[in-house]
Amino acid sequence: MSKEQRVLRYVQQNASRGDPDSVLAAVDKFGWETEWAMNVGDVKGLILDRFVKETAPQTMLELGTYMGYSAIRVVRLLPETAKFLTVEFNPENAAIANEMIAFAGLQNRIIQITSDSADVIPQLKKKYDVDTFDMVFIDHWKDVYVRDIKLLETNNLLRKGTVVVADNIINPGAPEYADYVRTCGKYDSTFHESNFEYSDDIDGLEKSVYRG
Ligand SMILES: Nc1ncnc2c1ncn2CCCCCNC(=O)c1cc(-c2ccc(F)cc2)cc(O)c1O
Ligand SMILES: [Mg+2]
Repeated sequence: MSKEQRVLRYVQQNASRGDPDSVLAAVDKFGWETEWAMNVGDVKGLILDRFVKETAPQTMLELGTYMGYSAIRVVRLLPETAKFLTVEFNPENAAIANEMIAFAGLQNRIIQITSDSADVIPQLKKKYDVDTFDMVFIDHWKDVYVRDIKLLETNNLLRKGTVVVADNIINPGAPEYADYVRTCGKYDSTFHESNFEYSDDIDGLEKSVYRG
């Protein structure tokens, strides 16, 4: 059984079906007490919650679903009318996420796409009926963050005020991305220091507002 399957089983045995907060609490408890996993987690998650509440996005994209933890974390704060798309490359993890999201009762609120983000981003307008995104959360392979934010720009998926949040700026690090958003002149970018998931190590989120 994979680590991700063990986390899903723990959630199914310890959380309440249809209760997103209990699912998040179970994943976090497992992450702190049993096995570390690369969810954004409860500490950085509180900062992400604040950004979501401040932005109140009607359309949002996530790159890197993993087990669905951040998708559940975000969508639990959004109205029923909001549109949330999440892209995962790894089919095994996408399947775990599908079950985790269903257990949380949010399967009708989250559109899961299993694909390489580079293939999906150019299709979002036509195939997924997207105009522009109000918010984006980037949490997939750290060395493709820059490629993908540039793809979002060139595919006209960002608008003046779009809030782009990126995980793991310190650990494992996304230095090329941080440099790009801070110096290219297209974003008002701020770094929010925090802790690495289920750890006392340092990490942080970058919040970059597109100038349009
Ligand atoms: N082109 C694409 N499109 C969509 N998904 C795609 C993709 N390409 C890949 N994926 C699927 C995501 C792969 C996982 C991404 N996340 C990470 O790699 C990640 C790693 C750590 C970590 C840090 C220190 C360590 F010692 C060990 C691990 C922490 C985190 O918070 C993380 O988010
Ligand atoms: Mg991450």
